[in-house]
Amino acid sequence: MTAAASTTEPATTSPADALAARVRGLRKTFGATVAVDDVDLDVPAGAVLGMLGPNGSGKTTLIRMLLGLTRPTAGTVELLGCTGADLPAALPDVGALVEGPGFHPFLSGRDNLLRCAAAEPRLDGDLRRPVDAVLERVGLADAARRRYRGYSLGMKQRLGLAAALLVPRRLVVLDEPTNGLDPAGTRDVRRVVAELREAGVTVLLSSHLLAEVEAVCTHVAVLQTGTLLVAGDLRALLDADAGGVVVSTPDVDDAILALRAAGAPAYRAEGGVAVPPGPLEAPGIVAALVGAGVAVWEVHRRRAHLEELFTRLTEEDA
Ligand SMILES: Nc1ncnc2c1ncn2[C@@H]1O[C@H](COP(=O)(O)OP(=O)(O)OP(=O)(O)O)[C@@H](O)[C@H]1O
Repeated sequence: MTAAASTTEPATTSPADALAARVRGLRKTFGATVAVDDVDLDVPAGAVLGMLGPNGSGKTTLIRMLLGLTRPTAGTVELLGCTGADLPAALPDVGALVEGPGFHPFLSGRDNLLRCAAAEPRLDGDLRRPVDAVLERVGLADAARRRYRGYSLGMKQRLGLAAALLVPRRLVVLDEPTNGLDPAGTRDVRRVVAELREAGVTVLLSSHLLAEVEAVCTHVAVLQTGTLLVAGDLRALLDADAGGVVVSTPDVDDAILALRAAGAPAYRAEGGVAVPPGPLEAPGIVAALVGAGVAVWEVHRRRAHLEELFTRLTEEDA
């Protein structure tokens, strides 16, 4: 997949402190099911915001309301400064990959994209150039002339991504973009998101791949049964969750026993034994371990990971 510079440029540059999207009091019910419950969310311009949440937590419904594909039961949506009846005016600047009416099964991927290109108000003249460039960019050039009907799930995802990136956008919304993609496809999506971020394009993506979100996102929002549990700058959230130390040792069980005997609530963690902030600082921890005859290979400050934060947030709330 090669980068096509012309398709990474944002159509308009937003002031640094502007919001690409803003929702207030957003709610959606389907009969007795509350899919999204009174959500307030800001998506800063230039952010890459990862929307996380267990199955059925309301991510897709929120995204569909943001894009005007589903009408909210209550609340307001502002997209690139447009709201209410003006919302459609923002849509040419918004690229989206969402589940929905698919592509024409009997046309090739390329012909499907040519139809999309014909409907783009900002494209005219020879549509084959932007279509071929974006097919290359999403790694679909080789399969471009095959019928959509025969595409694998991953190829369909790549074509959806291509449609979202067909023209320069200010906001790109991707609902589970790596769904069905192989590891190479996942890396391609990561690269496309990084290109968009470098070009100043705001990206909102939903995903279950926490490591991917941690790698590419600047911000996160965590939903649980329709409620927004937390939203904000990813690094700040992780820093606030960090603390304590991790001890690398071959004697994990003995280390846990020794630390607990010394009053520190130690537990098994990746890389050894984690000791949360508490009565013992690093020197006390090392002294307790050495005193108990436990080998200490390394002691370092514990850095929080999104997976840990997500698990704790969603399990605490469940
Ligand atoms: N059209 C619909 N009719 C009835 N219920 C719906 C509809 N769309 C969504 N729901 C319900 O709303 C809730 C939120 O669903 P949604 O698809 O937004 O969650 P999600 O977080 O995107 O889930 P997943 O991670 O599984 O894709 C679920 O309980 C779902 O069953």
